[in-house]
Amino acid sequence: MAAPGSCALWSYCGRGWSRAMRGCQLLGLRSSWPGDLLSARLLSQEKRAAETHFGFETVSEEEKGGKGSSDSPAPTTRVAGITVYQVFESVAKKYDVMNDMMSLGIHRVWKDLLLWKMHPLPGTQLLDVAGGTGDIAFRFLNYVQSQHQRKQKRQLRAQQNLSWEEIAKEYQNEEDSLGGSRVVVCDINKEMLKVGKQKALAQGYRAGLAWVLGDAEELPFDDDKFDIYTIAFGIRNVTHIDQALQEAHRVLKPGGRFLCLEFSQVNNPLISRLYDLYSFQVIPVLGEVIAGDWKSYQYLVESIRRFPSQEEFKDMIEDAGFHKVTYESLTSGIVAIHSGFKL
Ligand SMILES: COc1cc(O)cc(C/C=C(\C)CC/C=C(\C)CC/C=C(\C)CC/C=C(\C)CC/C=C(\C)CC/C=C(\C)CC/C=C(\C)CC/C=C(\C)CC/C=C(\C)CCC=C(C)C)c1O
Ligand SMILES: C[S@@+](CC[C@H](N)C(=O)[O-])C[C@H]1O[C@@H](n2cnc3c(N)ncnc32)[C@H](O)[C@@H]1O
Repeated sequence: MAAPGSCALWSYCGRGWSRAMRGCQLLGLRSSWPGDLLSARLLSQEKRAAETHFGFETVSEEEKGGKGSSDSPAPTTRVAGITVYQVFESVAKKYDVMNDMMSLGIHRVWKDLLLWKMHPLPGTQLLDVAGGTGDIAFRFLNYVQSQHQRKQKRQLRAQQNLSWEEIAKEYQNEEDSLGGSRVVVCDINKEMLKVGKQKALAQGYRAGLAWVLGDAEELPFDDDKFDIYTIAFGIRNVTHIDQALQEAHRVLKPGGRFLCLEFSQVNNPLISRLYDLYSFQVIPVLGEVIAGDWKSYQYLVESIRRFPSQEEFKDMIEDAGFHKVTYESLTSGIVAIHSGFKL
């Protein structure tokens, strides 16, 4: 079912007009309701060894995770025609603006909620996997800094007789302002990290922050190293989710916490229909108009539909060895935050 409204919406975007028209032509090719399309494609897909999913497409594992090559174009028969690496390489520069546009800023609230749930204590060592452009890391630094400042103020009030020099010293050391907390952003894609580093520089984040190029399935860290492991909108893109979960378990200290923010299953039938319409008819058009990239946003919506439900993902986290696994659905289940502990 095509949505004529989606053509009208974008018609005012001068530069995006021809792209939007192309988008609308492509939309016109859709003859079925996205849900039917989804079930038809899912039914027709056979599970074969060493194959995985790229959006709705079954591809070899190398094709999904591999870096691919810009010089050697992928076969045109593929729906998206690009690997996960190429998706994020392509969207990196427009990633943040796209998220604000697609969600009308709601992704910021979800990320804030992740931090409130985490409620990091002073000295927390956080590993943010698939950390991309640093949204979780920056929120973490803000959070621990404001917690530490509040604690310092309380202490200073209790020690009324400190000299001005002593008070100034308390505020001077940048590392100290985090109370010993630290975050490592790990991502497989150097373009996403590059944008993240530029943002950090521009927004004045320096202390307590490190950027590491690495694969969630094979983390470049020792065992029992971190207090908290986060992954936001990242695990859906990983080829072997079970392997990534095992790695999360390995690098966490005993008592450490796993937190995952990811798209999930909508639990209200009306919202689900609207969300399907919005996802399939609007998001790829936004991708084309704003980022000049239809395929990556087609991949996004398809990968969302493929991701396990809240309960299924909870089971996977338990299978990786985590305990006390719980989840909270947000915005009618559009996303969920899963939590688990390494005991
Ligand atoms: C390549 O991979 C990626 C690339 C990335 O940039 C990001 C990621 C990872 C993703 C994130 C970090 C978050 C990105 C956020 C989203 C994908 C969006 C999540 C969606 C929402 C929060 C809104 C959900 C929408 C609904 C529940 C349905 C309400 C929708 C409607 C009323 C519109 C229904 C649509 C139609 C009838 C089709 C035709 C309509 C039009 C042409 C009008 C279009 C309307 C708009 C553009 C307004 C947008 C409206 C909203 C955002 C709704 C907000 C309201 C509520 C939440 C209730 C990544 O992996
Ligand atoms: C949708 S972005 C999420 C970025 C950030 N966490 C956020 O919430 O905005 C997904 C990220 O996952 C990364 N990614 C995909 N596969 C990965 C893997 N196997 N290991 C590490 N990062 C991966 C991508 O490079 C991309 O930066």
